Amino acid sequence: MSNESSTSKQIEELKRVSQTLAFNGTLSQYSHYSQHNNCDMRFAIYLPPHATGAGIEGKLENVPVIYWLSGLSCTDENFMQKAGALKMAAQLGIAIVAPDTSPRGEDVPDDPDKAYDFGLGAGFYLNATQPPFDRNYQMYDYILKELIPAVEASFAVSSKKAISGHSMGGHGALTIGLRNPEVFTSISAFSPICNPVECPWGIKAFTHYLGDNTDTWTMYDASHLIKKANIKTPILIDQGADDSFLKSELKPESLLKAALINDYTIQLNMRPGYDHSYYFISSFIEEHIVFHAQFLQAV
Ligand SMILES: N[C@@H](CCC(=O)N[C@@H](CS)C(=O)NCC(=O)O)C(=O)O
Repeated sequence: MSNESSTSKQIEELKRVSQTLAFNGTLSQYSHYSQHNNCDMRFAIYLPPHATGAGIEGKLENVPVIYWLSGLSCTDENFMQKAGALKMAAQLGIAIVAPDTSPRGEDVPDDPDKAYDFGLGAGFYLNATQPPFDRNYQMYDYILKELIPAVEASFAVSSKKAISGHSMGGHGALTIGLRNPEVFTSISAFSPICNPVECPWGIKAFTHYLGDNTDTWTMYDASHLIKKANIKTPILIDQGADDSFLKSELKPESLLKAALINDYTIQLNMRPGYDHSYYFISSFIEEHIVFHAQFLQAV
């Protein structure tokens, strides 16, 4: 599989929207014009002390990055505010970048009923092919060809990176990670949508973004991609056993079954009593950061 992260379009200027100190590192929001999504996009970035000049001998140092993809109805803010990830990121010297979950703006088409599971806040990390969504909903290319190059060109971070996410963002992390094994050292997810071509959220989104030809859907379905993966990037998944979306939407058993066919070992932790919320994510996020650190910091 090819490295799809090369950028073909110019990196637009980043404008800082906010900045605050957390655990001696900086949490900031930036906006920039996205040529792929044809609108302004916002992302959040946490730079640990090592990357902000307070590190060893006060020098700027390159630090690896975890890209976090959020779920339905989220923005760039939910993860940074609720996951409790920043302390461990500061300790281990890892940056975290959280993009928005869709294009935004008055001209960006939305779900006609403004439902939370499609349109604004629900970009599904794919490249839409169907009008009117194809003009703006190019989240797959946005992440790989615009966000990552912009981050690497603008901040004191290294090119080592991992990808993680929640629910729709777990689907994004798995599909982008599996399709780009040369780009990401490791993949992790909380409560991911594992087989979107077989669940109501995925069928609704893929029909409108990708059209009726379901053959085109499988390149955005982790349970299909994992069967064909030649390089077996390490994968960690946490799933709440009391998650109300587990049976109808998430289907981790489909991913496990498909992985088995390809001899691909993934670590799936079923967590009794936990639901779909950020309380669940915050209970285990440090384990995910430590998991990624072992690959990001390997020499
Ligand atoms: N109850 C949610 C359903 C969507 C949902 O559960 N979203 C998850 C991701 S799939 C989330 O992270 N919501 C934002 C939050 O909890 O901060 C809503 O109607 O907005």
